[in-house]
Amino acid sequence: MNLTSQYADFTMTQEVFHSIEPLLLESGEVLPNFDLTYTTYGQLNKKKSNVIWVIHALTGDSKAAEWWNGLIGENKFFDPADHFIICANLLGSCYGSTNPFSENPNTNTPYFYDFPQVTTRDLGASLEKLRIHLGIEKIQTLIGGSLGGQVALEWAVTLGQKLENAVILASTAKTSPWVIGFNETQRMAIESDCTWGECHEQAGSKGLETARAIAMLTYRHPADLQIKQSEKEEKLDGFRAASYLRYQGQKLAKRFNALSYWTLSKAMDSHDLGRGRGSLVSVLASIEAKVLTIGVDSDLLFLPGEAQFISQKVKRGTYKEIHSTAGHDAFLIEFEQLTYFLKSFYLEH
Ligand SMILES: CC(=O)SCCNC(=O)CCNC(=O)[C@H](O)C(C)(C)COP(=O)(O)OP(=O)(O)OC[C@H]1O[C@@H](n2cnc3c(N)ncnc32)[C@H](O)[C@@H]1OP(=O)(O)O
Ligand SMILES: N[C@@H](CCO)C(=O)O
Repeated sequence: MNLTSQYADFTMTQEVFHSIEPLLLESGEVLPNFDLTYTTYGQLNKKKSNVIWVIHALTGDSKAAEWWNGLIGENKFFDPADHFIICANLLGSCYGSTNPFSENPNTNTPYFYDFPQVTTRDLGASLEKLRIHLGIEKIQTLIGGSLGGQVALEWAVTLGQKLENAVILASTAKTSPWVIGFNETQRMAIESDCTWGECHEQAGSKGLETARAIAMLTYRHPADLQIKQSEKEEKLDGFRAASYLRYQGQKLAKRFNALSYWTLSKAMDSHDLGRGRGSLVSVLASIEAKVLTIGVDSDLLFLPGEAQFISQKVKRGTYKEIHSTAGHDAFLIEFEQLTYFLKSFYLEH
């Protein structure tokens, strides 16, 4: 389907890839078939050498030129006039790809709570099937942040020489107990919603609001709230920080659901590039692509040292750091620094 982006003057397409081949998951379970909704911007050049593959974070969607509009678009670093940019909604997410509300072909009813556990490796494997379907032989750059960076790393391991450059932002090669702990508190909030366990899209919705409020505190830095949510007058109650977090919770619960959140947060927890492959260090060293990792100095969730570790252990790694008070989400916000890092990386290599 051809569409016109509401943000810029270039055409985009949105399609659904229906895989009729089963996907064997790391858990041993099988998805008999699956859909991935994907969006493309620009066109593949004659040499098929201009593919930029973007992977979204936890609650993102395939319309990368909207949520990353400072990096993708007309006259932006990744310009559809020069690049063929593709982003697929991750399996498990609720923006058009197979997820817990999709029909289970074995029962002809929605999966709901029986949706199988998916890992970042499984998510990479589903993207690989889409790559083959599209006949893309080489990816010039694979880029993703946070959960998207984890999936990109997994996929980079198996892509081998089909991948030239990987850009991994605010992410890690193995999820830390710290991140798993935060994710668990968010799932506990979902579980405490008395509608959790019911079979409809609003199930766990109030719990999801609390989960997002907790998560926001990990996506921001105290300095960010100090700047944006300080009180202008003395008061006893009704603080701006409180209404900000409640608002953010409600905003997410209106556009996402608790089952997809549960599924993808579990995928994040089990992320471990080294699992079953010897060691983390040896698997990082096996990545053929040039790797730019970008950390955020104020990231309290995925610590900058974790991104630095990746760049030190891959064969051809570069590390850059965003300076920001925004915290983890700086990778979705600090476009000027990101553009500068990307420009220098491609000039140097
Ligand atoms: C279909 C879809 O929409 S998919 C969307 C794709 N989304 C993604 O890919 C997820 C990635 N994006 C994000 O995580 C975020 O959008 C970010 C990090 C880029 C930016 O975060 P934001 O929430 O926009 O910024 P910030 O933390 O400053 O919050 C601003 C919002 O809080 C509101 N707000 C600020 N202070 C307060 C307060 N004290 N009380 C209540 N509300 C407040 C603002 O009015 C604003 O509301 P709006 O989003 O409705 O305009
Ligand atoms: N703010 C991001 C999660 C942090 O990586 C999202 O909502 O996708």
